[in-house]
Amino acid sequence: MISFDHVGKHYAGRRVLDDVSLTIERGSFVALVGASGAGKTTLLKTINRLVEIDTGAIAIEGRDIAAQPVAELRRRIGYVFQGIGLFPHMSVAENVALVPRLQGMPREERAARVAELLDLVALPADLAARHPAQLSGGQAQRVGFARALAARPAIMLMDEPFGALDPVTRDELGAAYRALHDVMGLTSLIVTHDMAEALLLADRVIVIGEGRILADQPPRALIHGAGDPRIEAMIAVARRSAARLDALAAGR
Ligand SMILES: Nc1ncnc2c1ncn2[C@@H]1O[C@H](COP(=O)(O)OP(=O)(O)OP(=O)(O)O)[C@@H](O)[C@H]1O
Repeated sequence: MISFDHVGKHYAGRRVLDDVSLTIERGSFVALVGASGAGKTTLLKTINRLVEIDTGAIAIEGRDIAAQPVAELRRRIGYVFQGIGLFPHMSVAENVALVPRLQGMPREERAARVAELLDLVALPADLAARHPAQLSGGQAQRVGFARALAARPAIMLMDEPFGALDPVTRDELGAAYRALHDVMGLTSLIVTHDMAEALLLADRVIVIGEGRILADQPPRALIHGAGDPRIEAMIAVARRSAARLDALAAGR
């Protein structure tokens, strides 16, 4: 579905993506993890050309994205990020229906689509008339997902989409999105700082460090650390927390 061929990106002479090559199969759920500043967000944004690459090439379904009009490219790619950026002067329904409206979908069909999407992300229908300021963080993030899904994208790019949420909402929304991914046959990429979230949500975890791929494995393989002390350290933190909680529950 997506392929990176020797992709490089510099900012002011600093190499942020360094010769990245990878292939992402249709229907897969890929997590990008790594330390702050590793290049995760940059890598994600090269796919919808919010960041333009300096060297190499990226193709979607075999077509070089550099040769496609940006608007056409982005129509097939949903984008969700932390603090989603809903339009404050528009209602929830207007936010969700924005892309379908721009695409010329008739009013009644739009209303039905909004209802369907709110249902899909488990939001009550009466929320449709509210404005973003009248929503909780978790509700706003669900609206962000609904808006990104409105154009029926094939690919979803998500940058710390659950970052600002409380742990219970984060867990619920993560599981809800994973189910949507499976039902809708999406190809999903998520950037997260949280190794446990990556291991539990994704089919494949790519660890980025200094603009390079340090490891690229399914969770069951990566949990053993991939022979890299930096990755072992990230996984050890998640495992220690789980072990301490188990010990506490067992009264040890
Ligand atoms: N527009 C820009 N101009 C200059 N440097 C940039 C720009 N965007 C990102 N960078 C730099 O590129 C590097 C990678 O940034 P990026 O946001 O991709 O990292 P990240 O892994 O997503 O980090 P975080 O987890 O903190 O969000 C950082 O050193 C950052 O400062």
